Amino acid sequence: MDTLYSTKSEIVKRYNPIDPKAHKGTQGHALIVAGSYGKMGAAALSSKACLKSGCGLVTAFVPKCGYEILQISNPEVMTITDEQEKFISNITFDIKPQAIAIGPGLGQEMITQNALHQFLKNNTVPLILDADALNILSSKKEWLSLLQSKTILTPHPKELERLIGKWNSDEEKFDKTIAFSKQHDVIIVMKGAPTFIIDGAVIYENSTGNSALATAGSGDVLTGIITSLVAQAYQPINASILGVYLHGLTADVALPETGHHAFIASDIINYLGKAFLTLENEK
Ligand SMILES: NC(=O)C1=CN([C@@H]2O[C@H](COP(=O)(O)OP(=O)(O)OC[C@H]3O[C@@H](n4cnc5c(N)ncnc54)[C@H](O)[C@@H]3O)[C@@H](O)[C@H]2O)[C@@H](O)CC1
Ligand SMILES: Nc1ncnc2c1ncn2[C@@H]1O[C@H](COP(=O)(O)OP(=O)(O)O)[C@@H](O)[C@H]1O
Ligand SMILES: [Mg+2]
Repeated sequence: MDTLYSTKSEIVKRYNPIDPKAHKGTQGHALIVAGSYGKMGAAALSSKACLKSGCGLVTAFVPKCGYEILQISNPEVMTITDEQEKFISNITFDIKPQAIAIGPGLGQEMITQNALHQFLKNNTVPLILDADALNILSSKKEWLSLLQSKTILTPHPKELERLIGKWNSDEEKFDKTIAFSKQHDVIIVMKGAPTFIIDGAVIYENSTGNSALATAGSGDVLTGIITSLVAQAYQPINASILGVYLHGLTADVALPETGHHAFIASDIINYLGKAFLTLENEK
């Protein structure tokens, strides 16, 4: 098994500075389908991280109860609401996003499961699936055949286990994840310490991050970052590698100022600027 390590010089090669003539219409439009009653923070964090990673326009698709929460917490993010109050029941919209994320805080109501199924049957936009979207697919494995090539899946270890089954060793975990990635032609961001990005037989090991990231919402923020990069026309593999690197780098940069304990998911977003700057300074 060959593992490629994501050194800074490797990352800089994959990073594209923003064109001086860019405008919000050329920086991509991302759609974040997320949130349910009590988990609207996941939608707010994910969509804010998406915007703070360079995406020109971000729309959050949330249940009705999320409307004011999103509009007040993230005034730069546009909001579309589902017809249901507490959870998502029908993922339809009249915008044309270049990337769509589904899952943070979504919940697994039956009607939400059906909404995901209908969406997957019709979708052609590059997709990032996290959290409850992965949990739903774990219980409906036949829907995995609906995923487009190079869809990005971002499971934490428990979500990965639900998708691929239990493993008895690290080697078996990698073997099963590689087999899953090949079978469904998807990219797996295998979150952990460290995170590995798996694209068929190719494994990339991330080199940034620390245990300050062991905090609620940390993965929701990562989903927003990767979605932002896909919307900005990064190839899914480059968006995954670069997104995971920047996410980890925020915690490394913040550590001398926040320490491990006080660092929360909003701080990942707060330190994104400094993380991006370390790449910009190398270009
Ligand atoms: N503020 C919010 O609205 C938040 C919403 N969230 C959402 O809440 C829902 C539930 O997500 P959860 O991930 O909490 O629930 P899950 O049941 O999917 O995962 C929790 C389980 O996974 C295990 N686990 C997680 N990371 C692990 C690791 N690195 N190694 C080993 N075991 C690990 C935990 O010990 C626990 O047993 C998701 O939709 C998620 O997006 C969370 O992101 C937390 C913040
Ligand atoms: N000890 C650690 N070292 C490095 N990264 C970590 C550590 N703990 C958690 N992370 C990172 O934090 C994120 C957690 O994601 P996840 O469990 O989905 O969080 P949530 O669902 O609460 O948003 C992942 O990107 C993971 O790699
Ligand atoms: Mg998560």
